[in-house]
Amino acid sequence: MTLLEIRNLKVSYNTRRGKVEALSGVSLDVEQGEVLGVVGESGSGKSTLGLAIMRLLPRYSQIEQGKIFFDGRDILKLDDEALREMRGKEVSIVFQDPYSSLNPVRKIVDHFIELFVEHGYTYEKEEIEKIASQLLEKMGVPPEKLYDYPHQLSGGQRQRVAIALGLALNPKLLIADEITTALDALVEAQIVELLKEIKKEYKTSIMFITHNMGLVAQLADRIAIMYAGKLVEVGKAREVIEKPLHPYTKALLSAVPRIGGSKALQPIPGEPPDMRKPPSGCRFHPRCPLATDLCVREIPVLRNIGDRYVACHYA
Ligand SMILES: Nc1ncnc2c1ncn2[C@@H]1O[C@H](COP(=O)(O)OP(=O)(O)OP(=O)(O)O)[C@@H](O)[C@H]1O
Repeated sequence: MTLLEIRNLKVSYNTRRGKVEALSGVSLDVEQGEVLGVVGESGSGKSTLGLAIMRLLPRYSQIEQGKIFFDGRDILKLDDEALREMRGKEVSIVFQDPYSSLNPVRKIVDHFIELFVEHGYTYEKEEIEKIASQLLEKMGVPPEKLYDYPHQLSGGQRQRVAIALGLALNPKLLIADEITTALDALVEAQIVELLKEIKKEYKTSIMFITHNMGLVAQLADRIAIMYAGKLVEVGKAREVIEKPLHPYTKALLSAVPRIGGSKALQPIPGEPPDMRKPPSGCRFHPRCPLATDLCVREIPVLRNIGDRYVACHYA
C-alpha cells in the first residue's frame, strides 16, 4: 500500500541572488512500512523534499507545481489547523540538529507534555510521564533523563530523544533528515540500529535522508538518488547498490569506503551545479565520464528499466 505519493513536485526559493529551483519535478512514492533512502550530495534538494512533505518550507519559497498525497489526502490543500494535526500524528520529521525540536530551557518531559497537549490529549501528567519514560527506554535513553535539560544529555541521547518525540504520537511516516551526520561513527551506527528496530516494532515508514550511501545500504528497502533537484535513479536498495545504472549512482558508490577494505574515500570529481543556473540537458553532464552531445542537449526522463527507474540516456 502506498502511503505517500509525490507527483511532479517543483519547489523554488527566492534568494537575493535570484530564484533557485530546489526541486524540479520530483515524483516518488513511499510504501507502508518501508524505509526509503533519499541520497544525494549537499544541495541536491533532499531537505527541501522533507520540508515540503511537512509543509514546513520557508515563506520565501514556493511550491510551483505538483501534488503530495499522504494516506489519500492532498497535503498541499490542508489548512493550518489540519496541518498542525497532521504533524507529529501522521508524519514527523527529525533533523540533523536535535535542538530543532528541543527547547534548551525546558526539561525533556515538558516537550512530551507540550506535544500531547498541543494535539488535544487530555492525559494526566503522570500518564504522559509513563508513556515518555517507556519510549525513552525503548530509544535507549535512561528514563531518569526525562527530568534533565537537553544540554545535560549527550549528542546521541539528544537525537534519541528527538526521535522519541517524533514517534510519541505513533505517526505513519518518520522523515529522518541527516540525523546521524553530526554524530561520531559509533553513535551513528547505534542510531541506524535503532531505526531498524523502529521499523520492525512500530511498522513506521521511514524516509531516511542522507548523503551517505554506506548508511543507506544498511537500512533502506528502496533508494532514491537525487542530483540537482531531480531524481536520477530509484530502485530496490540491494539492486541499486549491486548494479547501479546511473553514472552518478556509480560515482556515489565509489565514494563509499569499504568496511575492512583498503579502498579510500574517492570524492566525486567536479562540483554540484549552481542551482540558479542548472546545466542544460542532463544536469550531471558536466561531471559525467560518459557524457555526449545528446546529454548536453536533451533532458533524460526518468524511465523504467525492469523495476528500476533511471534518468540517463545511456542506462
Ligand atoms: N532556505 C533556503 N533559502 C534559499 N535557498 C535554499 C534554502 N534551502 C535550500 N536552498 C537551495 O535549494 C537547493 C536544495 O537545497 P537542500 O537543502 O534541499 O539540499 P540538500 O540535498 O538537503 O542539501 P544539504 O544536505 O546541504 O541540506 C540548494 O541549491 C540550496 O542552496
